Amino acid sequence: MLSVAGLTRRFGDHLALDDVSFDVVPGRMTGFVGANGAGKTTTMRIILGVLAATSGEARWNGARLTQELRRDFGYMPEERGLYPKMKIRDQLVFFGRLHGMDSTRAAERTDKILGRLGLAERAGDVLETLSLGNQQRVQIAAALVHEPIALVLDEPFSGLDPLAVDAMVDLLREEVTPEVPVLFSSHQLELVERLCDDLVVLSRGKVVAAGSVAELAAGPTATYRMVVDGDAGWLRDVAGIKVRDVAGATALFDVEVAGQEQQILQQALSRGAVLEFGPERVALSDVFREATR
Ligand SMILES: Nc1ncnc2c1ncn2[C@@H]1O[C@H](COP(=O)(O)OP(=O)(O)OP(=O)(O)O)[C@@H](O)[C@H]1O
Repeated sequence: MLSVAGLTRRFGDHLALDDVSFDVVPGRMTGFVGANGAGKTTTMRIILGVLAATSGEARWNGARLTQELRRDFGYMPEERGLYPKMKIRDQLVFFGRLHGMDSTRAAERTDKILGRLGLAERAGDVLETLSLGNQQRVQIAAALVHEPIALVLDEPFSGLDPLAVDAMVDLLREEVTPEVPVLFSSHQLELVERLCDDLVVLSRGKVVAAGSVAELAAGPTATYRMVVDGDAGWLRDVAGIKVRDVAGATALFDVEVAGQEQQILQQALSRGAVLEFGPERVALSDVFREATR
């Protein structure tokens, strides 16, 4: 497992990271979100060892992460680091070799990944002749070519059209075996909600929410939403619940005692058809807004 423990980083007087700790569980995709300047890139750079922490450390299975282990990580930095004048296939094979692969294996992996990303026909082209979206695909290929033990991706999907995002996500899912932890930062919350298993929300250098997306999006389970075939106004007269809103057939209410919602459901059924009934889900954008306020 990849984790960061008590990471703090100062830039002069500015405290960019303040005691940041979280885990990135293997086989799960962890989304890393936060407003501009929250400290995501700084955290990722420290994980990759290209920036030193003021205190705290990145860990691999509980022990301090070594440079040797980092060599086996796949990293997509914010400042994309490819060679504009080099042919893309040569470039990817080169990256594979840099990470210790023999040339045959590096070439096999390169061809497989380029094929999966729909770039096989461009393999002999110089990087800078590709569209920005395609250059981005090559960038992710560079992070994957050496069969990394962990992936740290800084905004891997920014600037990609939905089809390219889907192709990249499919590739990631295929490549990410149950042993590989994946951390990726993104501003696109709807994408994060769709792709991630876990989420870490950073605000002004602090972790303000962390957990599985399912947990975070489940919201307060005491809030229920009901849609009946008729008028739901009768709910206002029920004792012991707090009605948040009733609009015609739709009602939102909080129960104070677990199980009370079942009584409400019974009452609703005795009055007619119930079209919807269940705990209210919260949009991830609301979780994010609430956490970073
Ligand atoms: N080399 C540096 N020198 C001084 N300040 C820095 C440096 N790198 C980052 N910072 C500051 O640290 C804070 C965190 O920046 P960071 O780039 O990690 O945020 P981020 O969450 O990745 O933001 P974005 O989403 O805009 O990329 C910001 O206030 C930034 O200005």
